[in-house]
Amino acid sequence: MFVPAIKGQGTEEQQKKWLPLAYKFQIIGCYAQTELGHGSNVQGLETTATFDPMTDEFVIHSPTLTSSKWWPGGLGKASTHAVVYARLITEGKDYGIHGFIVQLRSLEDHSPLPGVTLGDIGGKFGSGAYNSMDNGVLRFDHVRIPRDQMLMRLSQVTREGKYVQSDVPKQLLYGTMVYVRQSIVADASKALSRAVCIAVRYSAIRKQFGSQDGGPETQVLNYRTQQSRLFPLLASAYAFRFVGDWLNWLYTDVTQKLEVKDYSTLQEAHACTAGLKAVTTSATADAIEECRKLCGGHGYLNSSGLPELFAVYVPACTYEGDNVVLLLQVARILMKTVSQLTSGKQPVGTMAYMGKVQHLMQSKCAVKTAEDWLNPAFIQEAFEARALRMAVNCAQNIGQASNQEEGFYERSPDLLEAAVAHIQLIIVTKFIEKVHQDIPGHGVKEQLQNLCNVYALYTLHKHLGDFLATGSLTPKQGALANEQLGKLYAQVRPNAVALVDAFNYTDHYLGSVLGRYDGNVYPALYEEAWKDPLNETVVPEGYHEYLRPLLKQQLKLSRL
Ligand SMILES: CCCCC/C=C\C/C=C\C/C=C\C/C=C\C/C=C/C(=O)SCCNC(=O)CCNC(=O)[C@H](O)C(C)(C)COP(=O)(O)OP(=O)(O)OC[C@H]1O[C@@H](n2cnc3c(N)ncnc32)[C@H](O)[C@@H]1OP(=O)(O)O
Ligand SMILES: Cc1cc2nc3c(=O)[nH]c(=O)nc-3n(C[C@H](O)[C@H](O)[C@H](O)COP(=O)(O)OP(=O)(O)OC[C@H]3O[C@@H](n4cnc5c(N)ncnc54)[C@H](O)[C@@H]3O)c2cc1C
Repeated sequence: MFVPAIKGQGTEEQQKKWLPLAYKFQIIGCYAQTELGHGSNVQGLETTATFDPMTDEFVIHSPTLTSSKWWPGGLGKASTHAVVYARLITEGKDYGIHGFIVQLRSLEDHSPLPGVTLGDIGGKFGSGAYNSMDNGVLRFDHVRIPRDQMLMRLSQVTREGKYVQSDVPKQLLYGTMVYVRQSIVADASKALSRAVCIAVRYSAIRKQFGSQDGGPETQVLNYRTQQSRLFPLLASAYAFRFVGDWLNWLYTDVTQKLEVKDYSTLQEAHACTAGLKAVTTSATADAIEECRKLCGGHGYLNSSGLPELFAVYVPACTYEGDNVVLLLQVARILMKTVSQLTSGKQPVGTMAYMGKVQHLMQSKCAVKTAEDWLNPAFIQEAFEARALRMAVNCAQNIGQASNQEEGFYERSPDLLEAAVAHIQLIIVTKFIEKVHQDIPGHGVKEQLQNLCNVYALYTLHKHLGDFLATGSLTPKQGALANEQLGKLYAQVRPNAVALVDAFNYTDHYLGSVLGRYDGNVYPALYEEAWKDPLNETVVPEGYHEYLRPLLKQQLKLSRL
């Protein structure tokens, strides 16, 4: 994030100076924004950067305990520099949060520079690999940096100390977070596909119950409950891959537009990156845990690869923006869009469907049979009607409050659900668009169409309350969707293993004895057990000190 921050907020001159050093690892940088007292609320950060015109320097200072930088990855032990976000103060006025390049450690002996206090914030959730990341704590005691280490693409401070705001939206200060959020969506797909690959392969070799006349027991992958839990996750892995590809296109397109000072799609980029990051990471975190459960007891072994994958993945729901905070950003933009509908301003991009408000507010879903749910037009319209009606309902309820902000606060739980509905519509839409493309490979398109329908109908089934409450569907149509879902599971079943093999993960990358490509799980589990350090001795440490006296004492007592 150190590099994207300098690229996005540094002048050409600053990029020329600092980026080559970073690329060549002559310096190691981190992104020091979050503090002990503030993470979500960026405008609430307390670290100060006060301009001293006498020396043409900024004085970086941590005025309170809560202003200590806290969490930045790489900060505790590795980084020599940081992009530090601090309140810019010049001529006695606070101009809010800006980015500054600050050296933290000596390039000679890596010791912290004068006025800099540095450390690691300690162990984190589980024994996961995230403990290899030195998330750090950083405090400044009046550390001086040259004025030209303020990132000055978006705003400047002159030699005399005058603050100058460039003619660019101040939100570009948040650009690094937008960049990482869009990459996190693709990352969600990777993490989810790893968990699903393990669970599908294991479910194919695991047999429990169902033996007829001494014949083989039943593969658990054949149980309808296993399929109804697992196949939506398989479909989600593909869904998030495709929406992540599209989001990367959107991000690239917005970045190119920014180069020519076209800010027309900045809001769309913010809403989509924030919303898709929130929805895909929440779903993926829950799905990895579900995959653990789908593997029964062996899923709880570290050798299954699932506990570590879960421990390392779940902070994705928090870093780069707490998912609720990000969804409320989406909700704000939805409310703004709804309020503009009456002005005749046509919504664009992923909000364009809201322009069909007259139709969607009264449309009746035309589904009459389970097969009708295989028609993408019916799926698309049902998801559009649900999302729009939820947003309009929220807007109407907010409108009844004494003031907009109070109304927004009161209705924030409903707004959260409306934001999720809007984002799920985007995911379904992009999946439908993907399977409409020419897709090479015999039978591949049909399989992806099945998965697209599984993702859409499973999501509809899971959120059926929204569809019924908004009148977007009737209970009968909801039941038909569930009926079709069952038929789809039967179609996915024969190809389930092929669909996870298609992720093309090596056994090494997967890191799971349950997910081995050859399915030879039991010998591998048994062999792995003996690697446990506990098995280095047959009689366990502590026997003589603790177990033996206990056993002997009890034996004596039993003979009295
Ligand atoms: C580096 C890796 C690159 C490659 C990665 C490869 C693979 C990825 C794999 C894994 C992930 C990689 C790394 C992850 C691991 C750890 C890194 C973690 C890093 C961090 O966590 S960094 C810190 C993250 N912190 C946050 O996200 C803070 C969240 N809070 C905010 O963003 C803001 O405080 C807020 C919630 C948006 C509020 O903003 P604020 O200005 O106070 O008020 P508002 O009124 O709500 O907004 C004003 C206005 O601005 C618009 N807006 C807000 N944000 C943006 C934005 N980002 N872009 C554009 N516009 C924005 C908002 O809509 C309002 O507009 P109006 O028109 O209504 O005025
Ligand atoms: C593994 C990891 C790596 C990280 N790496 C970095 C890094 O490299 N650089 C960096 O700067 N930061 C980093 N962070 C910090 C991270 O960005 C913040 O933790 C994150 O933005 C959440 O902010 P917070 O901790 O203040 O949560 P809070 O906002 O305090 O969240 C607490 C609760 O309050 C709720 N809440 C907060 N505001 C509102 C609101 N307005 N309305 C409704 N509910 C609200 C949230 O939904 C949540 O339930 C990292 C964090 C983790 C866990």
